[in-house]
Amino acid sequence: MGSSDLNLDDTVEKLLNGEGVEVTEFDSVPEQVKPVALRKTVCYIVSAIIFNSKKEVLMVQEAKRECYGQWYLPAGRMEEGESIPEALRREVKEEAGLDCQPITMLLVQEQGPRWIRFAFLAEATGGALKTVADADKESLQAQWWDRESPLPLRGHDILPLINAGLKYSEKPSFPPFQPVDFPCHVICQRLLLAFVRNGNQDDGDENHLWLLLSDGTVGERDDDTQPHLPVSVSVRTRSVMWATHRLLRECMPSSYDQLNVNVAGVLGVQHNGRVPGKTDGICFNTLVSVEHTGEGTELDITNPPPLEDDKYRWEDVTNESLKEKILQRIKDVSVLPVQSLYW
Ligand SMILES: C[C@@](O)(CCOP(=O)(O)OP(=O)(O)O)CC(=O)O
Ligand SMILES: [Mg+2]
Repeated sequence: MGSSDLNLDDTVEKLLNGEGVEVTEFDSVPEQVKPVALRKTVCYIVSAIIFNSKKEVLMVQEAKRECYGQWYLPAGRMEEGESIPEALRREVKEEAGLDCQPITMLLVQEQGPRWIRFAFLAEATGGALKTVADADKESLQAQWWDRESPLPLRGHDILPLINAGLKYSEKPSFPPFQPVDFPCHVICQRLLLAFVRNGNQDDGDENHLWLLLSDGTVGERDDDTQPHLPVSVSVRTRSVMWATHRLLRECMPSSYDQLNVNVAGVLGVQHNGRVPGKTDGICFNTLVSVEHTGEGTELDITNPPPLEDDKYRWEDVTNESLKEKILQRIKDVSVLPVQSLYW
């Protein structure tokens, strides 16, 4: 991007650093989208992966009737008005008795429209491990688990979370980041969507990278609309990441079927939650790359696919430092993974 788009360079830098940028325009909005409402139309779960110095993991014994006596990670449903980190600290305190500090978001999982779960790697910072004498409706007790001794688990779905925490602790696969406090009324994706032409190193050709930009909002386009990274609104009957595919089908319908679309993962999560029913939404800043499959197309596969909506354009990234940072993130897939569990 040229110097005239300094604010775009700045936006991309912020997203690469896990920071947030206010969502002011939506580019792909399916009909009938209403603000999401926590515990009414969306359910957010937080779960904490906390290790002690012996790499034992913090577990809590459930007091709920349906899983009484079984063990699970400290986890629970977010409550109205909470930020995501506040919910994490509350659940760990209620269920395990410990104070904690999130180290980084580790994984986002969704189970259809039922829930979106934010798993955090966190560290204990104080408090006292809950004992059976402290048992209440939140949990019976908390213990450190060596991850090998037999333990009746509430669900084996936590084992991949524990493994993700161990792997990240040993070798971080993406820069640590926390959710950032920006209000949003829907669940959406802001797309850092790139097309890459790898230069022939032998010929000294440089790599080329284009980013998809939008110059206008849905409906009326007013003159002061700033070029921006496109934002696509998710619907809960589809996976969150489906919003990428819907926007691509809208802006390049003729090429879509001849593209490999790689939704790499999340660079940052924006959520506020302060005003129930109005700011319960989430913006997932998402890194996506597209390439031609090369099959059945007369398209020039060395250039970005043609756009069929003049609201969008491909912007050649000329800021070398920015280009290299984006290329490295795509190459290393150093992003927060998003998993859609069985639907
Ligand atoms: C998706 C889950 O991990 C939910 C964990 O949250 P809790 O059922 O423990 O909720 P609280 O009562 O608020 O603590 C397991 C599941 O429901 O499949
Ligand atoms: Mg719980």
